[in-house]
Parts: sequence; structure tokens; C-alpha cells
Amino acid sequence: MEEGNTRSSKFKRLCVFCGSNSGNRQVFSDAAIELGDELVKRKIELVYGGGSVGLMGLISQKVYDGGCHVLGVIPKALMPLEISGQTVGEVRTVVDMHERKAAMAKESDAFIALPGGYGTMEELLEMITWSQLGIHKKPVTFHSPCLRIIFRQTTFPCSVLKLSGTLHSNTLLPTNRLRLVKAGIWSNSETMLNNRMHSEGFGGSVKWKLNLEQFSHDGKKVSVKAPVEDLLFLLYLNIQSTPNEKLEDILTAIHVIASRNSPLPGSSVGVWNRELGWLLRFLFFNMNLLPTVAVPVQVIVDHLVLLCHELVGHTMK
Ligand SMILES: CC(C)=CCNc1ncnc2c1ncn2[C@@H]1O[C@H](COP(=O)(O)O)[C@@H](O)[C@H]1O
Repeated sequence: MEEGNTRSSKFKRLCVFCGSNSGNRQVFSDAAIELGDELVKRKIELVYGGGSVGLMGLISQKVYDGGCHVLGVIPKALMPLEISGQTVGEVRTVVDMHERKAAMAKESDAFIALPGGYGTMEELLEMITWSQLGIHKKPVTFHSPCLRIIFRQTTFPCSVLKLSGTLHSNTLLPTNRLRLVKAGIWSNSETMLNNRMHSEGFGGSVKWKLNLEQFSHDGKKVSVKAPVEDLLFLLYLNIQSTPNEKLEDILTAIHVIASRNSPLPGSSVGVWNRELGWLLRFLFFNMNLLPTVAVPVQVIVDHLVLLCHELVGHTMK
């Protein structure tokens, strides 16, 4: 809901993981400032790692200047100004990095990662792991508006995504593999987060999941109830390995779905339709830039057919 320049959000406090450096490209700083603006617009409080270095400093200053509460959680060892700089807003001192992460997780409703290095990646992956273990049930994602930029210009999410390649060694259960590749494809991080909340039963019942019992990988049948976004993300990861004629079919199918606007009452199909439209554009822009995950093309096509039937079936009722 929008009121002038202010939007409401179901998230009160968001934890942002990001680089302690600004990187060598303006787009990273822009992304931090842009996300800071989004939080202010939505009156969402920030939880972050404290200090004023790098992207952490940029986003915390932006949110603080915008009048929203900022909580910086900083280990004693990083407290000296010459290490981390001045923290704006509330400062919570903790004993070590472990306690910091636990505090950041406890204080937040969701997690978003901006570009960063090892620290950011470690924090992001730990939150995904905790989600996998059921330690928390909060959404975890990348700040999607800069996803395209990140794909083009850093190896960070590519590294995360490449981890999803472990699916081939069966060390990741299909359900957890899907959790790992949750990085947003949407134009709007919050839509993505809301959908995660939605599909995981927060703030509403589970309404829109595909039953992937027909999913066959390496000759094995798996049984997964997956939100549509997971399927689309798999598609997105694999589109590069899809032969052109199939690709055209897929994109046409997506377009047909995207042009439908008659969701079931109370369902999130309307949201999906909009997001599918965005996906279409995104796919065209990024087709050649994506890491390949060698899921057989036929599996993806089968999924998509299933997806079309499900979506069309539901939207036409
Ligand atoms: C000793 C030193 C170089 C300190 C730099 N100053 C820092 N101050 C506060 N948190 C930090 C600092 N460096 C890394 N971090 C932690 O690591 C994450 C970012 O690491 P990175 O830049 O992506 O890899 C941050 O979210 C934060 O939790």
C-alpha cells in the first residue's frame, strides 16, 4: 500500500549483510543507497554489522538520516573507531562474531544481502543454513534490483549459485537445493520476501505451491512441494543450456501466463503474473551471462509444461 512517498511493509526490521568495502564500482554504492531509501520509504528499521566502513556505512547512514531506527551489532574487537568507524543509531556490543550473527538474526524479520566479500557470503549462507535446519523461518534473499548488476560485475552470487551445482552430487536434498537457489529474480525484493513469507506460511496460509512429484533428476524421482518461484528460478538457471527452439516455446508459454490477470480470489497468482512478465524481460537480458547448472533441458521443459497447466488451470477457473 502506498501513501505519498511512504509504503507500508509487513517487515519491521530487516537485516542487511553487505561489504565492509564499497568495491570498485559505483553501482555497488548506488545499490546500498537505493536499498537504504527503500527501507526509509517503507519505514523499516535496519539491523546491520555496525560501523561506517564500506557499503555498511552507506546504507546505515542513509537509513539513519531518513529517520528510521538503526541497530548496529558489533563485536568488542571491532569497536575501535580506526577499525570500523563510527556507528550511527543504536550500538549493541557483543563478545564475538558468533554472538553478533545470532543477535542480528534474532532482531530481524528477514535478511537481504547486497554485494560483499567473504564476510557477506558467510553471513548469507549461514542464514540459509539456519533456515534449512529450521532454526529460523525468516526469508533470505539478495537485493534483487542489483542482481543483474551483480551477475555482470562480481563473482559473489555466481559463487553462491555454483554451490547449487552440488545438487548433482546428491549432497543436497532437493528441498534444500531449492532453498539455496532462492536468490531473487524479481524486480522488487519486498515482493519476493512477501512471497516467501506467504509460501512458507507466514502471515497467511500456504496457497501457491506446485507438486513436483514428477521431477526426475539423475533417474531418481523426488517428491517436492515447491513454490512456483523455485521452479522459475531453476528455469532461469538453465535457460542458457536450452536449445533455441525450446527456448522460444518456453518464453511463449511464460508470456501467455504473464498476460493472464484473473487470479483466484485470495491467491497470489496476480502477483505471479506480474513477476512472470518481469522474468521474461530478465531472461532476455541475461541469457548469456548465467552460470550453467546442468539440469537436463527436458526436465526443465517438463516442469514448465506442468507449471503452465497448473497456472492456466487455476487462473481460468
Ligand atoms: C579488521 C577489519 C578489516 C575490520 C573492518 N571493519 C568491519 N567492521 C565491522 N564489520 C565488519 C568489518 N569487516 C567485516 N565485517 C563483517 O563482515 C561482513 C562484511 O564482510 P565482507 O566485506 O563482505 O568480507 C559485514 O557484514 C560484517 O559483519
